[in-house]
Amino acid sequence: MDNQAEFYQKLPKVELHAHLNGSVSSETIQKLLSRKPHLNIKHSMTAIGKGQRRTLDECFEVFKVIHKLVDTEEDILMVATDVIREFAADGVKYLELRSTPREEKETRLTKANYVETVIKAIQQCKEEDLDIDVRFLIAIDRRNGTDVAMETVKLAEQYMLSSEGLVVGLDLSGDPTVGHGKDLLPALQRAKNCGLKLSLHLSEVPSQLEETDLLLHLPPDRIGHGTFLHPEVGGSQSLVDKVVKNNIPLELCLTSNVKGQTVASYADHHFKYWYQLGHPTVICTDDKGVFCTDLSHEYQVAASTFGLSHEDMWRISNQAIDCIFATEAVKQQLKQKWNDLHPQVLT
Ligand SMILES: CC(C)=CCNc1ncnc2c1ncn2[C@@H]1O[C@H](COP(=O)(O)O)[C@@H](O)[C@H]1O
Repeated sequence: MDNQAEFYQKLPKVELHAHLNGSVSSETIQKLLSRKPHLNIKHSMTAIGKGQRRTLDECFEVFKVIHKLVDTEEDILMVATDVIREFAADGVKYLELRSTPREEKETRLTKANYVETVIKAIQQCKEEDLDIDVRFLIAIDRRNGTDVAMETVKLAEQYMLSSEGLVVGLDLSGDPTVGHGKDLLPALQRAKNCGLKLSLHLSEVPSQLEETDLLLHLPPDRIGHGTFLHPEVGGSQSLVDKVVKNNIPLELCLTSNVKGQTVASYADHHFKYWYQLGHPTVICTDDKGVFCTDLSHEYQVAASTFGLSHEDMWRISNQAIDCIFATEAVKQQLKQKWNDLHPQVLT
């Protein structure tokens, strides 16, 4: 590991935008492949390697392949514990994992089992004494429409009340070119009213001004991507003003956006726009397995692309604590941890 890589690995970090099944490492995929040789899935179908790019459609196909490999409680437990351990090894001190509850008739997996298994993985990792605090956001896949969205909110509400603070919020994700946010508004409103925090993928693709405007009225607690919000890329000043006025943090995933070709290059990434505005942004991985990255690498790429110093990156990782969905007490504990680590990381 060179000096830069070592610094970013040691830097304490907060990961707020990580889709569970997109975060499965190559090692874990190998274990899944050997569990299910009959599926005839090639390792290369589960990730987008270095220097490779794909259309958005092709990226979403990769998730379908991974879902075939992860279809039992046993798989979910292994995947979730591996992902949490890997984030911990990468220097992530606080992680919000998100995942879409799935029902699999063949293996008799129910959505409730799915959620409970992710919760079990988080609890098991707690007993391992890893230096990471993990929370869970339950995801709505926009492809599945109004009724499933409402059902997912009810599930999230139930587990928010029974998981001792592990389920903290709701994510809206899935192929951004499918469905319309207006159909999901009642479910999202209900989630907000019952105390679930909302992280919504907004303006991940161009020409979603109307949907974004509508969903910004909720308002969400955080925005995933927000690639096409600002006027220079076809968004609008009024959208930017709403995001700024409500102080809604953006979760930014550089490699994901470059590999999925919604931004042309790292240098063109909208991190620059929002950072220069002084608006809260959080660097995240999105799908560390699919995009073959980790959070240390994303920090390093942001720093080298935009000429930011170690002190700047420390500030960015520290400010991410303000954007977490867990309680004020957890924020205070993390701030203390950053203070304690400061002398040994920024020497
Ligand atoms: C295509 C591309 C560049 C992807 C990155 N941006 C994304 N945008 C929207 N939804 C996503 C993205 N990455 C993962 N997801 C969602 O997360 C799911 C995988 O994780 P999980 O099964 O929810 O545990 C996908 O099926 C999809 O619903």
